[in-house]
Amino acid sequence: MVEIAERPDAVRVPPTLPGVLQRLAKALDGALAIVSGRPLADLDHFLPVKLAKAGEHGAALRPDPDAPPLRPDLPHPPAAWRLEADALIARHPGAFIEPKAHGFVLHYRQAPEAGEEAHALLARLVAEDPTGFTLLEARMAWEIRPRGPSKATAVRALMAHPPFAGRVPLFIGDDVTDEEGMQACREMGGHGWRLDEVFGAPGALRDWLARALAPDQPDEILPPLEVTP
Ligand SMILES: O=P(O)(O)OC[C@H]1O[C@H](O[C@H]2O[C@H](CO)[C@@H](O)[C@H](O)[C@H]2O)[C@H](O)[C@@H](O)[C@@H]1O
Repeated sequence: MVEIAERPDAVRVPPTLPGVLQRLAKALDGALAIVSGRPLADLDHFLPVKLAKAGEHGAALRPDPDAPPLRPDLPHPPAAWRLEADALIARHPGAFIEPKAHGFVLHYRQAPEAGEEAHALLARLVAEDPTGFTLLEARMAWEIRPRGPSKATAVRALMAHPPFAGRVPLFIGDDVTDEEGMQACREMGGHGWRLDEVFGAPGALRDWLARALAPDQPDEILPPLEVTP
């Protein structure tokens, strides 16, 4: 819903967006969720609204905004892995680590030359414990995360309970990891929309969300569903 920034903490959330999401959630009887790779604390910081949220690619799930998050029992990567990643970023000014509860992201957006080395290193580390961890390609970043949870498991968990149960799910995303959430929705009879194909840019998605709140909006405001397989 927001434009890419140089760093995760530098994204700019338009001031009207949280209110739009809150009102949309109300109009949907609460059946609106943010499903993200970011930690829940980040999501709460950037979107301080009472919505169902899933963070860290499904490793933290909070279907009820007023309840504590559900966290499956997951392993932590060995401390030595982080030390090796720290050594890599020290050789590439601009690269940095984003820690997560059960893994970490090595960002190289500001040090593009580090991408290949980061991939090789994190792939080697994950190969030491392939049943516990997996390597995730992100935008100008590589992430080590625990095997098991994903945006698909998050969506399936949300859809098992009210207010989501019995509805037709729609997942809108723009990242490699969003494909898992989109696919899960399609398998449940719903839809997965790629931001670039349906809206083009985050601003167009935000406009669409805001327009959906207008009580007299006809159904034609919805993008055509045939864009998705
Ligand atoms: O699942 P999402 O909500 O789409 O989050 C995916 C990852 O987003 C963040 O990284 C990406 O966005 C940054 C800010 O625009 C950008 O600097 C970075 O290059 C991108 O990879 C976040 O840092 C990750 O933890 C999320 O997994």
